Amino acid sequence: MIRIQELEKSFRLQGQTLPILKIDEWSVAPKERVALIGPSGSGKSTLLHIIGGVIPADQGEVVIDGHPIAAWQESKRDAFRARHIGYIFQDFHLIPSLTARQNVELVLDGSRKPSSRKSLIDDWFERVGLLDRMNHLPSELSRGQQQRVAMIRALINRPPVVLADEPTGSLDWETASSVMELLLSLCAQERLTLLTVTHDLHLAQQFPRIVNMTDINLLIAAKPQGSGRAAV
Ligand SMILES: Nc1ncnc2c1ncn2[C@@H]1O[C@H](COP(=O)(O)OP(=O)(O)OP(=O)(O)O)[C@@H](O)[C@H]1O
Repeated sequence: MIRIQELEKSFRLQGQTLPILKIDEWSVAPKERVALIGPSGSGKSTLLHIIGGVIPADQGEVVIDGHPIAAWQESKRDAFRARHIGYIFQDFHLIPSLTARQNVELVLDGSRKPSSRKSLIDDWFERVGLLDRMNHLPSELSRGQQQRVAMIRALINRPPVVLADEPTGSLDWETASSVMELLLSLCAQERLTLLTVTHDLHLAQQFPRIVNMTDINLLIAAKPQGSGRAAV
């Protein structure tokens, strides 16, 4: 469960304070799959980064499965993220010199027996349709295939919360649609909470719940129409 209360976030830029987020109350239920949409600059990525503990909030509560991460120091947030959160990025963040399989092996718990590591990895590559490509380097895979590998890496340890920031943003529409469908079905099968930022309303419609930043970020909701920010 993700629960946010009285959250505020500003950035300092060239000596000025830019208020970005003001959210009174918002939550995502356990195992819920939510698409986060909204105008460019409305704070979608910033919100995801705060929930993931990448950056701190200025004020308010961010509670993930009972853990009040907003109040924590960076090192404690980092340790929590490593255990509790799977992150998927638009540009995959695979290590180019390692094969697809090695990229996944990096995140696996070293205490597993070699035979159980092998069967777990084989099983996940089969689930995403890449069993025959696991010994290839990222540069030898298509962008959609690279994102499938990144998805395995984010999900294989079954983190309770998965955060995806424009995971299909660099893919063509057909590939994006199938990658998003796969992400949704894997999170449903593994019973993981999924929060995905997307610009694409058609892709968002694959999700059981769509949340628009204009409905939760009071700084955006307060802006009049045509204030210069692009619509979704
Ligand atoms: N580190 C930072 N320093 C200063 N300003 C920042 C920083 N990070 C984000 N911002 C500003 O915060 C606002 C919200 O950015 P954010 O990336 O969260 O929006 P977004 O809704 O994800 O936008 P997009 O859909 O275009 O990716 C923008 O005006 C951005 O310029």
